[in-house]
Amino acid sequence: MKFSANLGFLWNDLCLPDAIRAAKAAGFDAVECHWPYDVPAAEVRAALEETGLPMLGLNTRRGDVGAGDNGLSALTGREVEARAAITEAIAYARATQTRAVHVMAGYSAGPEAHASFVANLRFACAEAAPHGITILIEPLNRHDAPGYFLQTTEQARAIIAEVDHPALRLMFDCYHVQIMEGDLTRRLTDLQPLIGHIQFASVPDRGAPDHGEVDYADIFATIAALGYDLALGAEYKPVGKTENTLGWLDLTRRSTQKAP
Ligand SMILES: O=C(O)C(=O)[C@@H](O)CO
Ligand SMILES: [Mg+2]
Repeated sequence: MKFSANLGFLWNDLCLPDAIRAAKAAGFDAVECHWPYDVPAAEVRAALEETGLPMLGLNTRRGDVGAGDNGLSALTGREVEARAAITEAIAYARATQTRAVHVMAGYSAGPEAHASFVANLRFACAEAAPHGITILIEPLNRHDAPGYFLQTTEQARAIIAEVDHPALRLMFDCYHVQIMEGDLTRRLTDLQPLIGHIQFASVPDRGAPDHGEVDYADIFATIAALGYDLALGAEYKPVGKTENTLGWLDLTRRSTQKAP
């Protein structure tokens, strides 16, 4: 199995280029981030080239976080800002050869919000596709993001069908899906054709995947059996130093090494 370090949470005490180097030293196969915009893209690209790690994803800006924004693309009336955030994210992704952009929906509900999200996703796909960049949408759970527009994989499935563009895929974050819908094994199997990226963390405390209500040894085996071979995103909140939370990585690597 291959793993991607989510540098929004792992090594987030380091600047992004140093976090990329730390992920390489710890044995990750890839990295991903949340909002890298304060760091010049050239510095990130240099660290990626130095380490040989690909950057798998980044998020669109959330808007005015101080005022409570958590994404803009399902906010009717904020289309200009939403599209500027999408254009900015795609430009940053191109400059760093990042493979996917997660378009954040924001706090909203109802048919107008749905229509705005679909229209903004069509815009995002049209902008991203010529550069080979995937657009991701991610359901978030109601405890961490109460009132977030996109809450379930079923809602995401319907939106992906409506947008009907090959660049649009599902970000299946096992942590959020377990909280909102459960049935992880069946959902991973059923949704696999739509999945562009998988993330994971323990439930309910969003820690390392070595405790909690989800048996990740089993989930990783299910994902491998499906033939899914892209790197899985470790998007958990380390308690203490990130290096001291990586026992799960060694264990997984040892248990999946082929016999000589
Ligand atoms: O919270 C998550 O899960 C994410 O993947 C973030 O990038 C979006 O809030
Ligand atoms: Mg996630």
